[in-house]
Amino acid sequence: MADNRLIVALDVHTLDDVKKLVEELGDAVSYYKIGMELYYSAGPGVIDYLKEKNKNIFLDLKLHDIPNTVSEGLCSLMKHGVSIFNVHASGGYTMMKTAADKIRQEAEKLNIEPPKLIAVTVLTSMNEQDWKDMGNTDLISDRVVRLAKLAKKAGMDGVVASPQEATMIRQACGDDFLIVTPGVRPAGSDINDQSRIATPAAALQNGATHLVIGRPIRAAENPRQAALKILEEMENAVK
Ligand SMILES: O=c1ccn([C@@H]2O[C@H](COP(=O)(O)O)[C@@H](O)[C@H]2O)c(=O)[nH]1
Repeated sequence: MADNRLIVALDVHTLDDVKKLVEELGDAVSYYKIGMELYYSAGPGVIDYLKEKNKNIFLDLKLHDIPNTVSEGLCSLMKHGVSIFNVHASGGYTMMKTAADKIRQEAEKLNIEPPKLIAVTVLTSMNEQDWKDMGNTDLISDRVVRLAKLAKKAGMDGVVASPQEATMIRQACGDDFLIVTPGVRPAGSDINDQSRIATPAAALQNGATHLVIGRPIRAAENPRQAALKILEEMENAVK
């Protein structure tokens, strides 16, 4: 029933809230994302809980600092045993390359499989006006593809981007590259603070490997039903 391409964002503040949602979603969901609000308040205990439940984990802390700090930070996080973690691509090539090299060396030392390391391109909440206001003169989509290519060259396993850019990233970076897309909204659901959105079916058709979905499931009257409906749309999209 579950589909590892669907990652549910656990944007809550306590382990009790996590347990409630994970119990409610049951066998419908096999992959969860832990973000800043949860990790900063509940800590690594949440990872242990999800692992006990045999769930896969994307640790979405979006590290952004100098190369040494990011790579050492990732080495600390790697020990918790998550499947995916990430940095900001705007930290630059040297930061990404140092991080990718360091975690592979460290994983070898620890004799473990390194988590997939992916890079956030341009946040899906950002629209062209926000982008221009920051002094940028290119289009968001051009920057996303540029950062995705740079991430690939630096040894990243994939990127976080909007589902609207997935087709271009797939063309530029090839088949063996993760494209993890937040900003996914089933038709008719609230957009919230997202800008560059697409439906679950469109995200997959554009080449996304994983869909990160939070509020359309968490805020639904019946989260399990909402997840099952999304899973059905995903299944039909690939036929
Ligand atoms: O560009 C990005 C990067 C990360 N996110 C995260 O994904 C989820 C989306 O949640 P929704 O409730 O489905 O909007 C959230 O945890 C963000 O931190 C993103 O949205 N965009």
